[in-house]
Amino acid sequence: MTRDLIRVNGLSTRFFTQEGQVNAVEDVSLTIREGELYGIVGESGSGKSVLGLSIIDLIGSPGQITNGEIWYRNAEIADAIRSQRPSAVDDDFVELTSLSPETRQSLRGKSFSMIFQDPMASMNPSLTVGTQIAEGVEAQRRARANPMTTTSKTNRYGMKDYFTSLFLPRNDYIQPESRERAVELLDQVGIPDPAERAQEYPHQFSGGMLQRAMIAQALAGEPDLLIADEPTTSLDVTIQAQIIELLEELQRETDLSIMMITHNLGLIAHMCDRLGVMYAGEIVERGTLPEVFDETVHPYTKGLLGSVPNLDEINSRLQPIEGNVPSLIDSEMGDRCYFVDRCPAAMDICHEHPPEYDLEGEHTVQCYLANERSTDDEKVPASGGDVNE
Ligand SMILES: Nc1ncnc2c1ncn2[C@@H]1O[C@H](COP(=O)(O)OP(=O)(O)OP(=O)(O)O)[C@@H](O)[C@H]1O
Ligand code: NI
Repeated sequence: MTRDLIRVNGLSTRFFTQEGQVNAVEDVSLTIREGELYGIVGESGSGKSVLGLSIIDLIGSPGQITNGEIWYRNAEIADAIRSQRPSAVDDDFVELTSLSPETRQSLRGKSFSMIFQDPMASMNPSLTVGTQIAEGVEAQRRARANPMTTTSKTNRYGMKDYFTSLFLPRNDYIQPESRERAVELLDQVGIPDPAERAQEYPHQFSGGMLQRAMIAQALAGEPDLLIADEPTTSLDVTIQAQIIELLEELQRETDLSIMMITHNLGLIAHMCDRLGVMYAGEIVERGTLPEVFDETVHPYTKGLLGSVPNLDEINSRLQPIEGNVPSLIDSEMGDRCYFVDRCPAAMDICHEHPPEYDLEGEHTVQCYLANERSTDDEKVPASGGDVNE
């Protein structure tokens, strides 16, 4: 039985802007298991990236996590803080939002890392690819060798190296072992002639190769969770398929969990175990792939599925559903189902905000149709037509 790695409970992230408070992520709950590929799908502006950034603690001003908990399984940290902060520990889990900013930051790269659509943006153009990856390796090995922590795992990283590194700027001190590891990582992500390519600069790489290098960089700290935010959108179809294959391979061969953020339902169908559908900052439907795709309840999910011509095509993109994504500005949102204006099955009650209903298995949905379904066990109202047909 696979265990939970991440448990998000009632998470809200807001941006406090001149136009008002933007509810980018609203009361979101989900779990990601060890070694799982979890999909997050939804239209543009639904809060997918903000959810990922909240987990990895990259929300900057004017944004803030305002509510909720993010529990992360890490026995080592749990043991280290159990006595000082008992409320932030539950068994092997620690609650991330109540950790100090320093501790939170130290988990980036080591516990969680994130890859983005544009690999160029996350690479430094003036350093060789090998050096950048080696820096990540070095930083993690050094952190683990820190004599102030009890978690010294790396015996190859000696105390002399550790103290030397403290007095030198980081680029000046990269152990040869860290450079070797960088080459291994480049090899692992399928870059030919990795030792030579390590000496090259990012602009010497093609888009697909740079995406691979970015994945190698994300893996440098041996994270538990990789958040992949539209990682293939900027690549052409063949290269996309190769990158997806690489991510699947990494997930199979290591116990890495991957949270895959995408517009692409074909990709979700192809690779994910479970998924959450986001709309206007909320997860409106989630569950296993068959639950969400075959037993769909939410008209928004149906709309998304209906908008994809061919789910077998990895490259099939969402066609727009009629109508617009609502404003996420708090004062304009009101207390209703946010999909009501676009919903072909809208009922009077939908002018009140629906609760989350638990259906069979792991399936949950935020829509009154779920209630309908469970009480009279009949089909959903046919009026207004099913967007899926
Ligand atoms: N720094 C910021 N300041 C203010 N609002 C922000 C900021 N970052 C994101 N938002 C808002 O949060 C909401 C969710 O944005 P997010 O980027 O998470 O959407 P998304 O689902 O990832 O969309 P896309 O598919 O286009 O990447 C949007 O309304 C966006 O305008
Ligand atoms: Ni995004």
